[in-house]
Amino acid sequence: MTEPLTELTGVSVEFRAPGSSLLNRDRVHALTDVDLTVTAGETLGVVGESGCGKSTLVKVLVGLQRPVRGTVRLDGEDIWALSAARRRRHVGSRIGMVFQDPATSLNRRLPVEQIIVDPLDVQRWRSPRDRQARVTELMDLVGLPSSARDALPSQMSGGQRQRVAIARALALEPALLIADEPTSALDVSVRAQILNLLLDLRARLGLAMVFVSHDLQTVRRVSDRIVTMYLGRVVEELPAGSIHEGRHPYTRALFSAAPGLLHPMRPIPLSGPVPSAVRPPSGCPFRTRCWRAADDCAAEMPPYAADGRYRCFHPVTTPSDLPVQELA
Ligand SMILES: Nc1ncnc2c1ncn2[C@@H]1O[C@H](COP(=O)(O)OP(=O)(O)OP(=O)(O)O)[C@@H](O)[C@H]1O
Repeated sequence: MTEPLTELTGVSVEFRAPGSSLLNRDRVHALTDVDLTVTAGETLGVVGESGCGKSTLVKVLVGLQRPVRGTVRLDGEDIWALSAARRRRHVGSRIGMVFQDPATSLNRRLPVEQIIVDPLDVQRWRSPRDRQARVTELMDLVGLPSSARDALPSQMSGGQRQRVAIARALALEPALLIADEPTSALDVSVRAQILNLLLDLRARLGLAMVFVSHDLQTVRRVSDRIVTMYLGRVVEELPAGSIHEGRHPYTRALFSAAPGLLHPMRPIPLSGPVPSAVRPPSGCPFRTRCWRAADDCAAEMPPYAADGRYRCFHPVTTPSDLPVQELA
């Protein structure tokens, strides 16, 4: 088996809940017992409703958030066993990050050239002359004209700014690119261009990608594997081409609402709100909204099943397990 590029084992992240005090030590359970691997060259899609822990997961992957439990390995190395300086260097040289909104993720006082050269300067990559040549190469790679070198982000369009962010993320030739909602802050007219650029770069550079998005149709299109998250837990992991066969009821419900899928499903209505991450339900966190839930779901979080990467005691195995009829 290929050695994973990055591997999370039993990772949990908790935050102090808003309004908590010494007497009331409430915690937000942002991630609970997450196992995840990304191998070289593959694209992993991460989906789930707002607040399920996607951004926290990204912060854990890039070493910006320390888990309260569990390990985070990059190239087999436990990144939290490294000094802060070594962790930054190791993660910085292996993982590039593209954020949702280039208007806020780029330093607006710096010209494009400075923004792109910054990671190279920080890691003292080769000589200053080589760094300048690398900036030229990167701008070319992402389709920025050389005349943009001295421009400030505010003088550019959203799409051009995102190209700058992608160039910067690729500066150190990372093995993994993490894209957190990379097109959702952009005009609809340029979204496809930026997505196609990412896919083209992924193929040309042999990158692995973690692709986080609310846009389920796009996630399905770009990913090899998809993980479904619910209230801080990974509840299922499956090949992107099989999301219509998800075993976990939440995966089915989530994708049943997505338009334009190859296998259209009838929307599965879910009852009630997402519970609080401060007091998540015992056992399976989805049980309070799940039509398949039974008493055993409250007792413990189901382990991964024997016949697939899902955590559910009452999976969807036949059409009659769905609350609505499947479309023919
Ligand atoms: N710094 C923090 N302090 C307290 N709670 C936090 C903090 N950061 C995130 N949370 C909480 O942790 C949970 C997971 O948040 P996270 O931002 O990772 O979710 P998300 O899936 O990325 O949401 P969205 O899709 O809306 O960005 C949420 O309940 C959120 O309110």
